Amino acid sequence: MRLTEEQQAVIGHGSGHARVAAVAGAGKTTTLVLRVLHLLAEGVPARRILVLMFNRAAREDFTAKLVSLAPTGQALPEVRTFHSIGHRLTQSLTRWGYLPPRELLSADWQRERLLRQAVMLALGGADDTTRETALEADRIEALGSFCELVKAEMIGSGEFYERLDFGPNTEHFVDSYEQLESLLEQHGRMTYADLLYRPLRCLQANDEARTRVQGFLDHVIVDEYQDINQAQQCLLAMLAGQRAAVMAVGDANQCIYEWRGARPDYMLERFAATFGESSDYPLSTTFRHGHALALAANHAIRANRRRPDQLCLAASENPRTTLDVGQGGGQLIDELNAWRRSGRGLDQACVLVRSWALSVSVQLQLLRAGIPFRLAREDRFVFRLPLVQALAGYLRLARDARLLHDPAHLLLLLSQPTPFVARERLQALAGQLAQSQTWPERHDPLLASLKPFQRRNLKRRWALLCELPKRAALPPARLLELIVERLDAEKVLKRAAARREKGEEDVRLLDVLIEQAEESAQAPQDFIDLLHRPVENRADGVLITTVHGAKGLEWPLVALWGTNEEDFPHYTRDNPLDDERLEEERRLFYVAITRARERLLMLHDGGEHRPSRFIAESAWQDGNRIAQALHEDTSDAVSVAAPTLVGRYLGALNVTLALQQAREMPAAGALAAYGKGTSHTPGQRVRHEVFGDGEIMVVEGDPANPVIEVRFEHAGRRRLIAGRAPLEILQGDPMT
Ligand SMILES: Nc1ncnc2c1ncn2[C@@H]1O[C@H](COP(=O)(O)OP(=O)(O)OP(=O)(O)O)[C@@H](O)[C@H]1O
Repeated sequence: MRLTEEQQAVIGHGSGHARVAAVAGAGKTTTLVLRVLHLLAEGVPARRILVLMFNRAAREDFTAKLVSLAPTGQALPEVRTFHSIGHRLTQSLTRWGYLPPRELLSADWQRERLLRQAVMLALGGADDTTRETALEADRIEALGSFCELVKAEMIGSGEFYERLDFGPNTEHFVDSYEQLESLLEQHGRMTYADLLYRPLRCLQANDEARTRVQGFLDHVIVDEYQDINQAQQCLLAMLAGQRAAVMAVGDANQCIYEWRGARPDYMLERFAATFGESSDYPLSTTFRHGHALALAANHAIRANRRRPDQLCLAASENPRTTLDVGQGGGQLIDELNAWRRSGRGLDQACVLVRSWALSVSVQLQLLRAGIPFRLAREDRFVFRLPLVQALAGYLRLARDARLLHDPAHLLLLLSQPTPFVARERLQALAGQLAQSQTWPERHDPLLASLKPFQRRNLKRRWALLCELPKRAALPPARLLELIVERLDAEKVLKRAAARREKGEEDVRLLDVLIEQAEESAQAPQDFIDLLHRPVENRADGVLITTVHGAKGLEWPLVALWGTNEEDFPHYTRDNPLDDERLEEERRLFYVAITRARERLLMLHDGGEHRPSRFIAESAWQDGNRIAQALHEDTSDAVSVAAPTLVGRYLGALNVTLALQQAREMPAAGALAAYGKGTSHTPGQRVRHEVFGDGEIMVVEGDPANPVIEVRFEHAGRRRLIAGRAPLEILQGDPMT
């Protein structure tokens, strides 16, 4: 392997601090391993070097490479994660008597129990309903992450609560945090976040303790710097002290944890604020994919204001990457089948989703097509989601009235979506209803303990359950709509979720299920069975994961699912995008597309959903055309939307290609205005953001908002709602 000049510069960096801006796939591990070996060869003792990695997988990867490249017998430095350092510091500070001993809460249920106790203490004087709402599983989970984040950000719980939008019914979070702190102290326990938080607070407050841990290092190398949180940053500064030179490596364009306090500008500003002067090094060449994708990535991130001025360049020996856009599950299935037919394994492919809710439709499509898959998180299997289990349960009841006599089945349906009633009470009610088949008398003790609104809700739900078997003839999609409407499910899910995003995700899950049920209209029973099919991860299956979960990984084939407006970028009418969130969504899209090596397929839903603006922003067709032109070494001019950007890219590669300005694409901000007030006639030439250029063949329906059929040069014939499609009318010659 021949190192690039940029890599060599990093490896041979002299004295002082350094920042390395590395694009995705820049061979960071190789470069940093060689940097460590260079330091060792220069005589720096191994014990005076520390390498800090983001997580355990990255640490193992780094260690394996270090061992494989080091001369035999060479003593090697420690490669640690932040948490393992925190763990060790905690042990030392405890041994030296600066920290009282505490035991780590290792099991989730232990932590959950303490959280529940903390809530009960914080809401001592509150009414039953408030307490029961606060004790809902989702809200306890949200409180748990709130408490961990307060410690990760090293700020007061009140200030942190003000900073983020935790939604309604979370006002007890700040008090519950304080109660949890007291409980942890009383019981001599600590949480995962305490592994960093406790030693840091101790070292900040105690000069003597600090002098005992500082001064042992000359070099600290830290990876994924763009996403480290405040506690990790403090730890880094503490370990480096006045003496060690810090080399921070990262990519501000891949900063995807803004919601928990990371910021793209930290890569530059926070480093300078903490460590002062430093040398800056770019690692701009990617060894992952071809020019088409490198260009698409550069285009995709271009609209962000907060980004480094750095292009991602593809190395000439990289695989050629092809980019494509498609619509719907059929195309995903076709792609995966074609991949298999070409002799490739599904374990070399990945389906990426912006959020887990979007994976539900992929799972159902793959199940139906018999394509094996595995999930990065097994609890996200569609049939394991409590809401899906319950909805499938409602459908089954419609087909089988005997289930009205089954207490376990009734309990499932009474508890999802949540009626905000404690489980023990629901259990008692389900048992009684299964036997009596009638709603209890007014003064029944079972009802006496319920609030009037809880009583009303549950009575309405029981009426729905009794009605369902009479509606057996309705297709599943209609049944689901009926259930959702009667239970006011959207409102309940939004209210029950402790984070706004979680509520929106659950509502999206409802939509996705109804859409899927609609698609199975021909075989309704199959749809119901599908939701019940026991599925397990298949090692040979295609991986489904979120973009966040794909950080640092790559696959030969990547299909990005759900590339629709509102899904990716994610927003809703109640939760519109501001500039900062749009930029974070764009970075997430950048991370998503740069996971592919050979092929990237961006899939959107079509129909009501508009394709994501990010597809157009990536100018993927330009990328394909330029890559093709470079491959063929053509002298013909290539027309592109952004000749300056493409010209810079080619200049950096030292190649020349004639470029010409394509007609300007409509700006993303103009999306809402598409098609409005425009008249459409057959023969007109149009440009679609996703499908490219084409000709209108048919215009029909409401003249104010017609349906048009367009023959696209590359995407074939498509029917579109003119008012909704991201379409621009072109002037000039008809297509030939
Ligand atoms: N100068 C080079 N020439 C050719 N291939 C290289 C070069 N540097 C790195 N690579 C290759 O690039 C691939 C990725 O490198 P490596 O594993 O070091 O990076 P990484 O840390 O996993 O990637 P990333 O930069 O995304 O974090 C490896 O196959 C590596 O051999």
